[in-house]
Amino acid sequence: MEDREEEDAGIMTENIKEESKADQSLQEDRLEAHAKTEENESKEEAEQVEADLKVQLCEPFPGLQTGLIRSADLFGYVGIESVLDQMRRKTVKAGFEFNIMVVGQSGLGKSTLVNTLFKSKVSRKSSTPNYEEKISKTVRLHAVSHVIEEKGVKMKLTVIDTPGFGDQINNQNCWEPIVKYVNEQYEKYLREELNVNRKRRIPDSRVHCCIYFLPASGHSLRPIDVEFMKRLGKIVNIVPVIAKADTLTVEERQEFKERIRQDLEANGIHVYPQRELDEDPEDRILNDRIRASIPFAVVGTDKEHQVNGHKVLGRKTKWGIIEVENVAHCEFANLRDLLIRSHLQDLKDVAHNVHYETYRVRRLNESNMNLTVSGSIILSVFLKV
Ligand SMILES: Nc1nc2c(ncn2[C@@H]2O[C@H](COP(=O)(O)OP(=O)(O)OP(=O)(O)O)[C@@H](O)[C@H]2O)c(=O)[nH]1
Repeated sequence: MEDREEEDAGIMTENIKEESKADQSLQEDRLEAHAKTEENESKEEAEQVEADLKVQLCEPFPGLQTGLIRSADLFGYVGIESVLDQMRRKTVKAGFEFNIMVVGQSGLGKSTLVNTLFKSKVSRKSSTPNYEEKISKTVRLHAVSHVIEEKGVKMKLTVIDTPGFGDQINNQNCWEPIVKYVNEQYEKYLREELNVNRKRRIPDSRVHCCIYFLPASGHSLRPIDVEFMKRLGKIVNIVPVIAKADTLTVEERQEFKERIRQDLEANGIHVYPQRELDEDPEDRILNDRIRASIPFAVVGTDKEHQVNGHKVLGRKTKWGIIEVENVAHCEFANLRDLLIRSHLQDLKDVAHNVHYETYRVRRLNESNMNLTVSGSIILSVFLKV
């Protein structure tokens, strides 16, 4: 009996051993399968990342999503990057145009600021013209061009002044001549583009940027500011600035800026750089920083003073010298960096690819419609005959 029990127990242990062996091999199979799946998944992931990268890198060439050959894969130096030198040489030879419009009430320091920006007398100095001119009843626009050269690079700068804007008791529709001017420049460009014998280089008088001067009132946006920027923001790049910021304390300035940003948001006003036009995350980070400090609180001057043995552009007050280019004193340098050093080409690109393009599409649609209408009139006359 005992022998029988021992025998049974032996069989059971063998069975258990067999079972656990089977379990173990099943487990091993499972682990192997799992490892294979993971390997496949990470391979797929890596392939996906590679593909994404290729798409990103090929983005300037829409439709081309594969076939990226990196310089490390080339058999030797080809010289593709020298195209940058070629572009540079061409730009230097041809020069470029930049058209800037200044809008704001009389005496806000528009001419002084533009002269400070380009370190030369590019905008007319208000020299208290004759009485008639000073109290002009309408907004009259006039453009003055200069060629500025720096290190061999020539820029044809046109400053468009808008005397009379906001100077009347009744400022109703005072933005209309400005809207008309902006559209006229688009129309001129469009006509040149549509010419059969068009010029090799179409003269560009389109407004690339409009600096809008807000008086340093310390309150919030006035109805005229809202109405102007709402309308113009749709057809041109607007950069608002707080004029004569030296007349505000640091706290007043900060609060005023904050209130203006809220007003811009509340009224759906799109100023430059427009959030919806950021091209990539890097662009977004840079532009977010700019948007967070808009409108720039600026100070302009045409005078130089000695500070610690150095000549600096500044405004002398009873309490000391306000250094225009010192970021601790005002945001003139931020404005200059945006307009000239970091975003000049982008301002031109947005003016061309977004604002002018919108105008062009609208005008071509209108003329297509007119053609269809006149075509159907001619056809109906023809059919009657
Ligand atoms: N406190 C202060 N005064 C300034 C500033 N910028 C210019 N001014 C002075 O303000 C006055 C008017 O400056 P302008 O540059 O002629 O102003 P504007 O807006 O072009 O004026 P209009 O030609 O009448 O349209 C001048 O006496 C300048 O010296 C500034 O940032 N702060």
